[in-house]
Amino acid sequence: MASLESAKKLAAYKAVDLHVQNNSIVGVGSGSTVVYAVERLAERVKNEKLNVQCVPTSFQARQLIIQHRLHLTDLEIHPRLDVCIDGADEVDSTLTLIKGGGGCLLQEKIVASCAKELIIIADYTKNSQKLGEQYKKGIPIEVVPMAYLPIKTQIENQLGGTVELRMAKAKAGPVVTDNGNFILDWKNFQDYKWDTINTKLNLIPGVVETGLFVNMAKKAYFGLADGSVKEQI
Ligand SMILES: O=C[C@H](O)[C@H](O)[C@H](O)COP(=O)(O)O
Repeated sequence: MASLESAKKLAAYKAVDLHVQNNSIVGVGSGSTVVYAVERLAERVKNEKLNVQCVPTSFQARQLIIQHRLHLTDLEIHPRLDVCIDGADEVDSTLTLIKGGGGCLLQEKIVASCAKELIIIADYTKNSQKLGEQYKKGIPIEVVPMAYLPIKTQIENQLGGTVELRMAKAKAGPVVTDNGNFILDWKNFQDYKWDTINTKLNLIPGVVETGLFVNMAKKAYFGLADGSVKEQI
């Protein structure tokens, strides 16, 4: 297995081993690292006969839960979760996150906000001092389709940087999220006070949610190239 993949797996397995117990209600994040977390969760449920209920944060997460024959639930049945385990595109020194590189951020933020703890799993390339240091694809912002252009203009004029409508790869036109919205990627931004910027962005009419997760993550596990796992709180 390539070192990046084994780093993801190490972080995911450690988080599931340390943060899931019998009777846990677990939020299942999205992305390539979470695949390993679900794999480990399924293994533990089978071997240890655990009773675990899983709340998905995306269509992909829902499919993973079903494929691994885990118990699928939702926020209507379980509005309070014990833990949410999710990946991230970048994590800074204060545990502020960029999420949404894979187009999933709205449901992730909702589910994480219902969990007692949000635990982040990632490989070593996601571990930064400041946002934008390593992740160059920008901060994802989910927007109502009809408003994408005025939102883009407003962000560029008021905050600087460049904002791009994310285009699909195997479809003509833009990426459409699980919620039927578009994604804007805000690039070349400066080093901001992210709490303030997140609030500012959320106040623009048509912005549904941002991929900035501020004061949400409790802990991050980074799989390293040498086979160890770094913990950040
Ligand atoms: O939109 C995707 C989610 O926010 C993912 O959690 C994030 O992009 C990290 O994904 P990966 O584990 O594939 O790097």
